[in-house]
Amino acid sequence: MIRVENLRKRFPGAPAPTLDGVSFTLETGQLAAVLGSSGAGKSTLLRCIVGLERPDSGELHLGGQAGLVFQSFELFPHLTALGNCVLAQRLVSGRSRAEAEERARRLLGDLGLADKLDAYPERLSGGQRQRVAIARALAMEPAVLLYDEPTSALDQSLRREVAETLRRVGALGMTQLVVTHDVRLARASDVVMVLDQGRVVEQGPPARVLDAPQHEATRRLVAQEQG
Ligand SMILES: Nc1ncnc2c1ncn2[C@@H]1O[C@H](COP(=O)(O)OP(=O)(O)OP(=O)(O)O)[C@@H](O)[C@H]1O
Repeated sequence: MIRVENLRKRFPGAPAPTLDGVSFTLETGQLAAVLGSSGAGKSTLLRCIVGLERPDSGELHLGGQAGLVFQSFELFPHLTALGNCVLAQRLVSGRSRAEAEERARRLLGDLGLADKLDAYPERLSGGQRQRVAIARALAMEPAVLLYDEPTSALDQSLRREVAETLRRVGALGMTQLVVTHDVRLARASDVVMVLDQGRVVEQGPPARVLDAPQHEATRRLVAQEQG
């Protein structure tokens, strides 16, 4: 379980806070989507959770580190799928090669890449590269996995695959928070949060939030999806 309490962040010189008292709780294994218009504070929220940004106040109860899957995946081109998943474990966690490889093989297999262990990134599809990046993040055993716009680097046909991948990762017991503009991805989540001007203005199951929005910000996002 992760708990975020009353996070506040105001950048120097900014006319208003970017995070204005954000609180929420995610149960272990839950997949949460954060929606919100541009500038709502979504990336800042992720950056605070992962420790790239320091909140002015508030509390984070993660029970471990947060892992971040970058939009552009950031795989090393000269390493295979397996090599990409082994390197950080060796460098950061100090695992033996055998242990790191064993874990990497298992996670890549869990994500449907058992036959791609020796493939270099240039030989993988966008969706496969993303799954390697996710396996690499999972290998570090984060308490929560965060994604910043995971569908925006992928073309339309691969976007559906992302929801499927995130569901798989959730089934492994990983808690996940995904920032997205993609309302369809939000529909595949367990819970949707809508951020507006640094506040969570709406939160609940996707069907409730997206089909019966109670806040103007949500209505705008849903209308954009349909338009
Ligand atoms: N390092 C910074 N210094 C000053 N202002 C910042 C900084 N980072 C973000 N902001 C401001 O905070 C606000 C929210 O930014 P943030 O990137 O969190 O929004 P977002 O919801 O992720 O938007 P988008 O969907 O466009 O990525 C913006 O007005 C932005 O200009």
